[in-house]
Parts: sequence; C-alpha cells; structure tokens
Amino acid sequence: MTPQTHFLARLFAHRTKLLQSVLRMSSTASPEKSDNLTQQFSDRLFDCAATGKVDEVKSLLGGAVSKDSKNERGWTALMFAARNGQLPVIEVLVEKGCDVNIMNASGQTALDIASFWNHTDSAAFLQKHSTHSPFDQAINYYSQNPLYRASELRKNAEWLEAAVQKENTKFVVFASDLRPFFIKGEGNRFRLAVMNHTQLSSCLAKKPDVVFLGLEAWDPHSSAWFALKLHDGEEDLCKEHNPNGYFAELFPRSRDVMMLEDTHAGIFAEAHSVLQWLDRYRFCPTCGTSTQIAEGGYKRVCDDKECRSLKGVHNTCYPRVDPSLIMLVVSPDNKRCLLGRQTRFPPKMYSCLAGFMEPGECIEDTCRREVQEESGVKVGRVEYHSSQPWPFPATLMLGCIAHARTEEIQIDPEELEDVRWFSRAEIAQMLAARHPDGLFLPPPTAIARQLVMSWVTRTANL
Ligand SMILES: NC(=O)C1=CN([C@@H]2O[C@H](COP(=O)(O)OP(=O)(O)OC[C@H]3O[C@@H](n4cnc5c(N)ncnc54)[C@H](OP(=O)(O)O)[C@@H]3O)[C@@H](O)[C@H]2O)C=CC1
Ligand SMILES: [Mg+2]
Ligand SMILES: [Mg+2]
Ligand SMILES: [Mg+2]
Ligand SMILES: [Zn+2]
Repeated sequence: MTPQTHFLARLFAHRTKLLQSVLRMSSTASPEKSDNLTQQFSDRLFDCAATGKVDEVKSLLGGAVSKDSKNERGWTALMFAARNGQLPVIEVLVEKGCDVNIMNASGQTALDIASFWNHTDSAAFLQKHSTHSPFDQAINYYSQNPLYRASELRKNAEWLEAAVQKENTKFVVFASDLRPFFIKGEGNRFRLAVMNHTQLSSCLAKKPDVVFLGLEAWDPHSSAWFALKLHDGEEDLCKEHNPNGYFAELFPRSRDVMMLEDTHAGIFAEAHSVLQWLDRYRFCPTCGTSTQIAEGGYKRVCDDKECRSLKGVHNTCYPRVDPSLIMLVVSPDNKRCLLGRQTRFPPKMYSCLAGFMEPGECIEDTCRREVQEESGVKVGRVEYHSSQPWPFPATLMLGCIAHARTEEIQIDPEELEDVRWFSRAEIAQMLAARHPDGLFLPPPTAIARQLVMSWVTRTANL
C-alpha cells in the first residue's frame, strides 16, 4: 500500500467510525433521520464494494449496516463487487455471510453479473459458494430424484421378492385411483408418507401393483423404495398408521403436489408415471391379450407366447415417456420474448409455448413447428436449456430458448387465447409480481419460469 492509499484508507475508516457513532446516537432520534443514515451507510458500502476498498467494507460490515441491504434496483454490495470483478471484496463479503443467491430486480445473482462481465475469477469463486447445481445447470422441480434406480436388479425376481419383505424397505402409497398419500413436511411443504412391510402386510398379501423405484445408495444392501397401489377400501389402514397423512387430490391439479420437498417430488414423478402406465396399459397393445407385470413394475409381458411383442426390438412393453418441447421464443433483437395464454390458465397468467414431439421429429423441428402453429412466428436457432419430468401422466418437458426470425403474430385460436411479445422490463415486473395489469408467470416449480428467468438474467445488462 502506498503512503497515499494508506492515508485514504485511514481517512475512510475514521469517517466510517464517525458515521457509526452518529448512527448509534441517532437510535434515539427520529426514525426518518435514522433511515437516512442507514441509507448513507448502505450507499457507502455499495461504493466501497464496487471500487475494491476491502478495509472499509470490513469496517462498515462491523458496524450497523446490513450486509445484504439492497438499492432501489435490488442490487447488493456483493453484486456491485461482482460487477467490477473485485475478488478480494467478494471474498470478504462471502466470508461475512452475504447471501450469494439473492437476485436483483432483473432476476440476476452476483454470479450472473460476474459471468456476464467476464470476471472469471470472481465468477468461479461465487459459483463455488452458490447453492445452485454443481454442474452449472438449472435444476427443475420433479427432477431431483435421489434414488439409484438399480435397473440391473429389476430382472432379479428373487432379490425383488426378498427386498419387499425387508424391514428397512420403504413404501410410498397411492390410492386405487392413484391419489398419493402425503404428510406435512418442512415449512409449508409436503412429503410422501413412508410405510413399511409390517404396516402393509395385509395389502401386500393381495398382490397389488408394486413398482421398484430404486435404492437409497449404490449399494444393494441400502434401503429399497417401492411404490404400492392400494386396492379399494384400504386407505383407512394407511391413515391408522399415519394419523396426519392424507390422500392428495390431483385433479383439478392440486397445489400440494407442486409443494413437495424437492427429493420427494422426484420420487413422486417416477412412482406416479409408472403406476399410471401400469394402470392404463392393461392389455398388450400389439394383440390385445392380457399381460403380466414383470421387472419390478417396469415391464408388461404379453400372455400370448406367440405375440410379436415378445420378439425383436419393440417398445410396447415398457413404460412410455412422451417428449414435449417448451420454449421461450426471443425476438430477433433479443429484447423481447413471446408468451401465450391457454384458456385453462388462471386469469392473467402467461407462459411459454409448448407442444408434443411427433414421430420422426428432432427437438429443433418440433420447436419450430409448434411455435409456427401456435403463434405464426418463425424460429431459427434453437438452444437446449434443461428438462423437467411432468408426471401427468408421463411427459418429459424439454426446455429450449428459440431465436425468432420473424415478429408478426398469428394466433391459433384452437389452442391459445392470446400470444404477445413482452419487453424485459415487463418480464422483470412480472417476476417481481409488480406488473401494472397484474399479469404474472407460472410459479418457480414450472420449467417455463426457469426459462424466462434464465433469459432475463443473461440479457439484463443489454
Ligand atoms: N411444465 C410447464 O411449465 C408446462 C408444461 N406443459 C405441458 O406440456 C405438454 C405439451 O403442451 P401442449 O401445449 O398441451 O401440447 P400441444 O401444443 O402439442 O397441443 C396439445 C394437444 O395435443 C394433443 N396431444 C395430447 N397428447 C399428445 C401426444 N402424446 N402427442 C401428440 N399430441 C398429443 C391433444 O389433443 P386432444 O386433446 O385433441 O387429444 C392436446 O390437446 C403438456 O403435457 C402440458 O401439460 C405446458 C406448459 C407449461
Ligand atoms: Mg401447445
Ligand atoms: Mg400445439
Ligand atoms: Mg402439438
Ligand atoms: Zn401381445
């Protein structure tokens, strides 16, 4: 440190101390004055963070200033430091417990800001301390199933039979109409109620549909998880063992199924999709003969030994997954995005366009076709973003950012009641629930919102 910078640092430290003592004294003064001083402290913290004044940042954080205070655009000290790649300040702020996951009014975190401005060291440090995916990839609701599926064990009937009997085996239960059995979880979230073999022995004796979901770890001795579909009249037995448990309604879509703890949402997605398939595909799709459930619920085998479905490559015996595209279409100048409304949406909600893949189509073609069918807009480049299992009954949403070549809109009234271009400012208002007309986006559990957030974040500085 040169004598000059040393002098300046001491001067700022002195000023900070003075301000702090004024603030302490002012705690008995009028709230207005104290607010004003708090604001001055925060502004000073932002300034020091942006310009790399580590000592003064430390000194300010030791005083009355709140470490995560925000300016009118929702920027924190960490974001100001990230904007200018002030790594030593970032390290101090993180060490002092500043929240790296806070988003500003444009939906950006400090990490997004550092990455956008190409401060690679700062971005790497923030990435290490962020609680987002370690693979730098969006994580969607229903996609965090922690179980190891152990597909190699599905063919081992003896192992499966023994696993069902084991005391450490866990069962998640569904009513005969496939309503899941839930209990209260952390905060305002829910969990799948977990039961054991002893509690369910009378149900298991009646050979219900059972699906082997996986193991808790990559170890055949770890707890196995199964999904079980009850017969009519067996619901009360589950409630006897879990007096606080309840069978959640799914249709019209229940709020509770979108409020599961993240890992239980993933387990629910697997269990519900496979049980739905077992329920709907009772007969062989090739010849109409009856079928037997095999491979831990992951296969249905035709009873006719001569059936074509038993020979060669076939896909009628395994649970189906229906790939579907969901895309955020962005305008040719990347300043606006296209959202639409289906009539069944809640009033004022807008979401991304979506559509099922058809046979022989690639992701890019489905995206271009569905966007043109539904909105008349022509799409060029298609970027993959992330995916989300959508277990109603077995859709796989493939999320993309689609770059439009044209802007003129021609709505398909069969499917959508409105399609509009939205500016980034309007999207930021919708994300913050402050749109002047009350328009809003789907909740964070929907991949649609993740696509919108990702676009706003990437382009907020443009
Ligand atoms: N996670 C999210 O954020 C969102 C998820 N979605 C989901 O995306 C999926 C697709 O979106 P959507 O706009 O409905 O699709 P499309 O634009 O392809 O149109 C829907 C129509 O396609 C027909 N259809 C139904 N199943 C299939 C299938 N397997 N293959 C081809 N066509 C089919 C139906 O017609 P008919 O009724 O005549 O049988 C349906 O009305 C749906 O599962 C929807 O729930 C949609 C928006 C947001
Ligand atoms: Mg559609
Ligand atoms: Mg469509
Ligand atoms: Mg379609
Ligand atoms: Zn058959």
